Amino acid sequence: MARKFFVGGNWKCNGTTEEVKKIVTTLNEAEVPSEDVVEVVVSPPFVFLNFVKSLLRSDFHVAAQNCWVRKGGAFTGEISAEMLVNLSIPWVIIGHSERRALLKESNEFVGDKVAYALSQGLKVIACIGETLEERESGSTMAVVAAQTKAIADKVTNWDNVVLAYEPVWAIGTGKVATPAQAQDVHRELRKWLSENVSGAIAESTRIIYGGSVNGANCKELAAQPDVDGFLVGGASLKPEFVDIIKSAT
Ligand SMILES: O=C(COP(=O)(O)O)NO
Repeated sequence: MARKFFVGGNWKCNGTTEEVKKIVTTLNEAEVPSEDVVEVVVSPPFVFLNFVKSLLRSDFHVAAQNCWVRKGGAFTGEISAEMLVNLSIPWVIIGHSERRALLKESNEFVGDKVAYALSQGLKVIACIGETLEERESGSTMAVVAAQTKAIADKVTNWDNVVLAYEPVWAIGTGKVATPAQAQDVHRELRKWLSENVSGAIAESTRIIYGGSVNGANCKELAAQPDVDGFLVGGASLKPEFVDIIKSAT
C-alpha cells in the first residue's frame, strides 16, 4: 500500500505575531499537491497554536510541540493532552532530541507520553535519532532501535503514529544526512517494525526524516523508498517550506 507523504514543520521556539502571520500567509497562498498526496502539519510554539489554527488553510493541520504524560493538574508549566483535545489540536510531537537532551527525557518517559497522547485520541509524531558520537561509534541502529522499542511497546494505535528519524548531528547543523544514510536507517527501522510489531505495521507506518532538510536537498531524500516525508525545522519558517511540501512523491 502507498504511504501518504508527510511533511511536518517544527517551528520550535521561534516567532512573533507578525512573523507567524507572514508564514501562515505564505502557506495559505501556496500551490501544493492535494492532501490525498501529502499531509502537511505545522507545529508552532504553544503560545501561537490556536492563533495559527484559526488562520491556517483547512487542508493543513497543526501539532503541539510535546505534551504532558498524564492528566493535567499540579504540573506547572506543562500542557496536558486533554487541553490539546479540547482545542481540537490533532497532532503532537513527542520525543524530540532537544527535549531528550535539554530536559533529560528518557526513552521510557517518551514512551509514556506517546501512550497517554494516543489514549486521548491524539496523533503522534514520535522522534528518535542518534548523536554524532553514537554514529561514529557504530551504535546508530542500537540506539534508534532502543528508542523505537520504548515507543512501540506503548503504541495502541499505529494508524495515529508517524516515526521521525532525526539524527541529532544533522539537526540545525546544515549537515543533512545523505540520501543513502537516511535510506539505510529508514530501511532498518522498517525491518525492525516488521520483526518486532508486524509486517503490516512496518508497511503502513510512515517513517519521516528530519535534520537540515531544505528546498535544495529534499527531492533526492524524498526519492528514497523508505523516506515517507520530513520533519523540518529551520526551513519550515521560510518560503522554501513550500518547495519541501512539493517534493511529495
Ligand atoms: O529538529 C528538526 C530539524 O531541524 P532542522 O531542519 O533545523 O535541522 N525537526 O524536528
